[in-house]
Amino acid sequence: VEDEVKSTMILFLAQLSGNDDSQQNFTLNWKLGSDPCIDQWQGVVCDTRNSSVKNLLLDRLSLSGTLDVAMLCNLPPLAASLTYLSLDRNNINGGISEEIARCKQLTSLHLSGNHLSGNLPTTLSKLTNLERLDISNNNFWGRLQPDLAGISNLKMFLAQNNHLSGEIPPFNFSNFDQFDVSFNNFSGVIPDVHGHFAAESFLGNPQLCGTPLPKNCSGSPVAGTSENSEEQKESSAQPPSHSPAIAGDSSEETKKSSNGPSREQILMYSGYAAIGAFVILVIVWKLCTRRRKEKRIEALNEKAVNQEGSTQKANYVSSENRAGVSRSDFSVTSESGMVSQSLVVLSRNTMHELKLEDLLKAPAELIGRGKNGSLYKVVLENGKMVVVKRIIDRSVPGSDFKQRMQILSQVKHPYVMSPLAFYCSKQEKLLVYEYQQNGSLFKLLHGAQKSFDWTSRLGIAATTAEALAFMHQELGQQGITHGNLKSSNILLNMNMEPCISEYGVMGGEDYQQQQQQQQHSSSFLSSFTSIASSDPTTFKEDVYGFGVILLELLTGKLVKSEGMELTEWVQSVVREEWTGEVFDRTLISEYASEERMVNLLQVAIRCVNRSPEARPSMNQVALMINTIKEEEEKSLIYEV
Ligand SMILES: Nc1ncnc2c1ncn2[C@@H]1O[C@H](COP(=O)(O)OP(=O)(O)OP(=O)(O)O)[C@@H](O)[C@H]1O
Repeated sequence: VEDEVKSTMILFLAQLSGNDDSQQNFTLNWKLGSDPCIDQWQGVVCDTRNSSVKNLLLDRLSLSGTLDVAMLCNLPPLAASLTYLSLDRNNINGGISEEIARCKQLTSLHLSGNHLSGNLPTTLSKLTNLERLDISNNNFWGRLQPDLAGISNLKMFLAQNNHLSGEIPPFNFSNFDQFDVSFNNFSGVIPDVHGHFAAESFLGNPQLCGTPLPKNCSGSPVAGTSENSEEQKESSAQPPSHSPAIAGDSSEETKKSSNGPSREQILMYSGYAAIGAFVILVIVWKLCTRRRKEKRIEALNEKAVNQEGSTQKANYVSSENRAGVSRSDFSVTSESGMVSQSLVVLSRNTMHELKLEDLLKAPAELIGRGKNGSLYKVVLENGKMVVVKRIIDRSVPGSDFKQRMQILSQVKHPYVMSPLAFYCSKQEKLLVYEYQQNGSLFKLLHGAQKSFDWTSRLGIAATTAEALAFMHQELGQQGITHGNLKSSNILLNMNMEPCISEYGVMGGEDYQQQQQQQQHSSSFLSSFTSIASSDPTTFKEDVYGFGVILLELLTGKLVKSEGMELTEWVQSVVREEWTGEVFDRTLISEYASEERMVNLLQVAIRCVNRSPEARPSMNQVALMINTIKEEEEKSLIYEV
């Protein structure tokens, strides 16, 4: 990569990080003496020949300087190669300058969750390759240029939570898979969304009307439509009312259109506040009653244990076999009749009134014995099949385990399996999950059946990465990692889509580190959350686990075979420059794109870097894999 590209990138990062001294910019490994591609600068993805920079992925790095896209886009070699710029979730200031149009190859621009402001540049519509634009959760104001709708490749536009105004351009919504302009100041009639998007995408714009919002546009003219669009043009080129730039403006018209909330807004917000207060009251009431109930049970248990002298252990393996039906052999400490109350059902929809006795009575079949416990397939009385995981791992204490399960039951992702119920006593932890009849990714890769093509492998990698990135993002504060990520914990649902199982069940190394650090800290909760959120290596154990899964997908080989670790084998083959030898023969024989396989291999190798700090975040991994997948999809379209 040319020196001028390197120095421009270093200056760009220095500006972004708010550090004037480019020599000390931030902690990334960007140095003039090294090469962004060959030396794998963090957050940089290059083309397969390692000669030009394609993606800059600098999400969630607490960058608090200024965005200067002109710096990147005014440099011809960078402008000609850059396709993906992602700066989500930092604290970056400034705006998007007109020069963005020179970065002609940009397909994705992600700027969500910063403090960016100003009008969007009028030249944005010149980015004809743009497919994904995310400017949500910033302070942008002004109108959207109607010719934005002319970007024919655009399939995602996210602009929620800004101060944008004027009419929504007539986008071709049939092309879109994501669209959200909620909570802005848009006005007028919503263009035809062809049934692709619901009201949520448009909420919080009091002057907007028409389908899919419940407010129709007939009757009194909607303020801000064509009649006063000129006024609006004037006002929308200005910052929103709370900005100091407009605070001193004496124009009545401007005040009318942008100062203070309207009556409808006040009504809407008070409605939200009332609903919010009600929900909080219900939650507090539920928590109080639950706590009281738990205390009662604990007291009863203690009493019973004291009366009996000791807790009676009931092991159902040795108990009688009723009419030849095998009984569940997970052992449970009988707590004097208190067992049924101790099974915490997390998914009321699926499990209704499941009791521990029901599980124990039901026929069960041992389907696996891993290093952390055994797994049973159980058929409930109503015919529903579940699996019960009996955990022997003692690293997570009971109280912490219960807290984790409650937190995890709140975080929902379609490709992460939530436990349906759990049981936790001093001696025992049980988890109930839905049974997935299509087995695991491990079985698919290493089992007898060997028809698993490249597109499906890439799809599984992309979906799993996105799901994991979502979990890491949602559980960032609590620092709950998966802790045991491997291909046997990636299950396949009815549609052969991957579902991550056993998230957060085992402590993992990250958890143990946190525990050790907590012992040196005074306040349990404060240390728990601050360690998780400030430690850049939290979650990097999962990234490693995911990297190994990628290697399994690419090579079709076991994680360990003939005494050799897969990661070491791959690295040694790549070092010898025999990269082609790494890939699964079946992929080669189906003529899968070697370029994209090499790209995925590069991602995998970065994930399994020995140093946790050097591994990318799951968010970055998901972005990189999505780019590869998008390229694969494009090539398939061309083939057709
Ligand atoms: N919900 C499920 N539905 C169907 N099969 C499952 C389910 N959960 C796990 N399995 C499969 O059952 C087998 C045993 O799983 P188990 O979790 O006991 O072992 P493991 O994942 O190999 O090891 P570990 O104890 O470290 O998790 C694995 O092949 C796994 O893919």
